Amino acid sequence: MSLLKAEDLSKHFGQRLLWRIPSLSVQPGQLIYLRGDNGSGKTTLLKTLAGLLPLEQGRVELLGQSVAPGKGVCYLHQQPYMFDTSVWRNLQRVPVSGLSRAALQAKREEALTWAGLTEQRHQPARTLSGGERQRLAMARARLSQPCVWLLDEPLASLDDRSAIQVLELIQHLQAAGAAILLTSHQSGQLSALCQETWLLQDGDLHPQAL
Ligand SMILES: Nc1ncnc2c1ncn2[C@@H]1O[C@H](COP(=O)(O)OP(=O)(O)OP(=O)(O)O)[C@@H](O)[C@H]1O
Repeated sequence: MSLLKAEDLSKHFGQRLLWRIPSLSVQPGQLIYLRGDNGSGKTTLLKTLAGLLPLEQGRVELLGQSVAPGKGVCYLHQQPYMFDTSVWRNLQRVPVSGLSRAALQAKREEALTWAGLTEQRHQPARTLSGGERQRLAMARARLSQPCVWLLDEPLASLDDRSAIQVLELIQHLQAAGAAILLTSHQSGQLSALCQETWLLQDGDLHPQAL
C-alpha cells in the first residue's frame, strides 16, 4: 500500500522544464534520501508533493485523496519559521482539533519531551540553536500527526551531535510507520539509515543504490 502516490508530474519555470516525473510512490515506514545538485529541483518537488505548489498536470494523492496542505503531509524547511514567542507557545500555535484541553496539554508536553526541549520550554524560540529549531519544528509538525514527512535539508548547518539528535527523531517517526523523504548534501550521515535513494538529475528522477 502506498501512502503517497504521484503520477505525471512536471514543473516548468517559464520556458525551463525543471523536471518531469512519470510516477513515484512512498510506502509506510520508508525513509528515502532525495539527492541532487543545487538547483536540480528537490525543494520544488517536495513542495509540490506537499500540495504547497500548484500542479501543472497529473496528480498527487495521499491514501487515494488529493493532497492538501497540512493534511497528513508536512513539509519542513531547512530554516524553520519560529513564532516570536517561547518554545512552549510555539507549540500552542499549532491548531489541533478534537481534543480536550487536558489531552491537548498532554500532547504538547509529549511533543516537547520527544524533541528534547523541556529545558528550553520558556526560551524565546528565535534564540534556539539550529538543531533545536529543527527539533521544535518537528515537534510542532508532530502535533498534527502527519503520515508523510518531507524534510528539506534537516541536517544543514548542524554539527554531528545535533544531526544525530535530528536523525534519532526521524528514525523514531519511521519506526512509528511514517514515510519520510528528505534532502541533504551530507550523504555520509544518511547512507546507513535510508532504504532508498532517489537522484534528481537533468530533470529526471532515478532510484539509485547508496
Ligand atoms: N519561483 C521560481 N521562479 C523561477 N525559478 C525558480 C523558482 N523557484 C525555484 N526556481 C529555480 O528552480 C531551480 C530549482 O530550485 P530548487 O530550490 O527546487 O532546487 P534544489 O534542488 O532544492 O536546490 P538546493 O540543493 O540548492 O536547495 C533553481 O534553479 C531555482 O532558481
